[in-house]
Amino acid sequence: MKGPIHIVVLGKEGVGKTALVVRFLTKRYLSEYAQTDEAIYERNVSVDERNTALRFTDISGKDVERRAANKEMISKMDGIIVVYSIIDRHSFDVAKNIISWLQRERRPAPPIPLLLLGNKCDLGHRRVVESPGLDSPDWQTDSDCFLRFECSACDDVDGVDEVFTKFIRKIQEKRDPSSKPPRKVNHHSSGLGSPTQLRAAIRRRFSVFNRDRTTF
Ligand SMILES: Nc1nc2c(ncn2[C@@H]2O[C@H](COP(=O)(O)OP(=O)(O)OP(=O)(O)O)[C@@H](O)[C@H]2O)c(=O)[nH]1
Repeated sequence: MKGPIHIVVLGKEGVGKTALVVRFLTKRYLSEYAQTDEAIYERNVSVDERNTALRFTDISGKDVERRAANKEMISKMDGIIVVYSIIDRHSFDVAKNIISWLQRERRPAPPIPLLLLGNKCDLGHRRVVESPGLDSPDWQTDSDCFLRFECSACDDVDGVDEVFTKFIRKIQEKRDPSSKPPRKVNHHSSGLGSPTQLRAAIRRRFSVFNRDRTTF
């Protein structure tokens, strides 16, 4: 039996990486998190009635390009989520740099599923990064392993769930090509990453006192 699905979440500081992971795992949105270099969240979810253990490594956006270039860490992952904010052009450039580095460094290893995720769609009136679908040819990625979506951790619980679900399906397909097309993801508690452990991990990060952050 294969171990948990390992997913790393990368992206510039403040784009909403933690908010997205917490939203997916708990359905909740917390507006401020204590900043840590790295946080790990584990939980079992049911994907098409199959129990699936997930492990998210949430890397701080501080100095993210250097951290993302950690070959050893990246090589252990089953999937990579690169987040940017649709209202922060520089965060999109950082995301592109990370993806270029991944493509360069992983060759000739087989590609692993990669999700480019634009966050903060609730702030559409301040959008500076175009929507997916207007992709430029610089996305020379393995299209079978590459997904690109937008969502809002803040006000779109279903959208976040749908995007993460699609990505988990893609990873499952790659890990087990014979797996049937999944239909849904339901959260439930048990084993790895019980709700208590998860709550403790989130509580450690949930702090309005540890930093003063404004929304980009
Ligand atoms: N408007 C809006 N704000 C968001 C959204 N997601 C996150 N935020 C806000 O953006 C700020 C940063 O969110 P985090 O989840 O801490 O961002 P991060 O990418 O994990 O940041 P680092 O850990 O510093 O790299 C917080 O103030 C969040 O409330 C969103 O979808 N919409």
